[in-house]
Amino acid sequence: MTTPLVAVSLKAYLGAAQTRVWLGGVRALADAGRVPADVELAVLPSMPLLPAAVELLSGTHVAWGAQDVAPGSGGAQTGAVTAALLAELGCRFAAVGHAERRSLFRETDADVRAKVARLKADALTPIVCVGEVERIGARAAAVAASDQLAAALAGTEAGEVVVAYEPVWAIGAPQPAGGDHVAAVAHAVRERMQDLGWRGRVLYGGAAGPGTLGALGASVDGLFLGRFAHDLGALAEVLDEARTAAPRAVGAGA
Ligand SMILES: O=C[C@H](O)COP(=O)(O)O
Repeated sequence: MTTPLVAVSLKAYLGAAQTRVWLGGVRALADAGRVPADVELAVLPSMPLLPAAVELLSGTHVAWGAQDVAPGSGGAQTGAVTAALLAELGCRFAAVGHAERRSLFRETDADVRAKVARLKADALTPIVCVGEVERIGARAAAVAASDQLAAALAGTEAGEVVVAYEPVWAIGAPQPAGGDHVAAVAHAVRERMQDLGWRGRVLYGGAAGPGTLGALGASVDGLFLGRFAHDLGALAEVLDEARTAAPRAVGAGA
């Protein structure tokens, strides 16, 4: 049985003090038993707040990770944060290829591929973000997302990966993509992942929140949350839903 995964990226929404308050709230949820043992929660704060995650979440079963990683192994790369450093800080995950990195920072498939390789070399699990930019039909979206995934995984020995299917048009939108659309694309992405010899979970992201997993059912293994996880009550609701909505009997997850 695959363990559902709920990942949260704080992007650049919260300042340092706000992030500490939010992480403290996540700690309180964990201490109160509101992070179910059979659901994995991973939080991705801004890089400078990773030590706060170490401080506030150690001893819980909440994982933490980064929103990005350097494509190189270190040395003369001003401003870069390496996978090795993330590993030292206890990160289990790092997102790569997020739509905002691809559009705002001109990140290419080659960059994403290099980052996946670095993460695997340092035993972190990449959360590879894929998704079509414009509203198109499910068949075309499935091809676009699967091809992005194949480009990201090429050249790295197969292992565990998390694929976050995020239609770019749904990120920051009021509502998530429709269930049939997500199910079709998630199915295609999962097939491509498995065809390439990788194992892992497929998440949906893009205006996801309470109720989204109920609408998506078993087509995904969890959610990649943004804005709607700032409200810790909403996050707790999603975690509750993940216990019943997402587990799949097949598909090699964690
Ligand atoms: O990383 C998370 C996604 O981009 C979703 O963001 P959002 O839920 O704020 O639309």
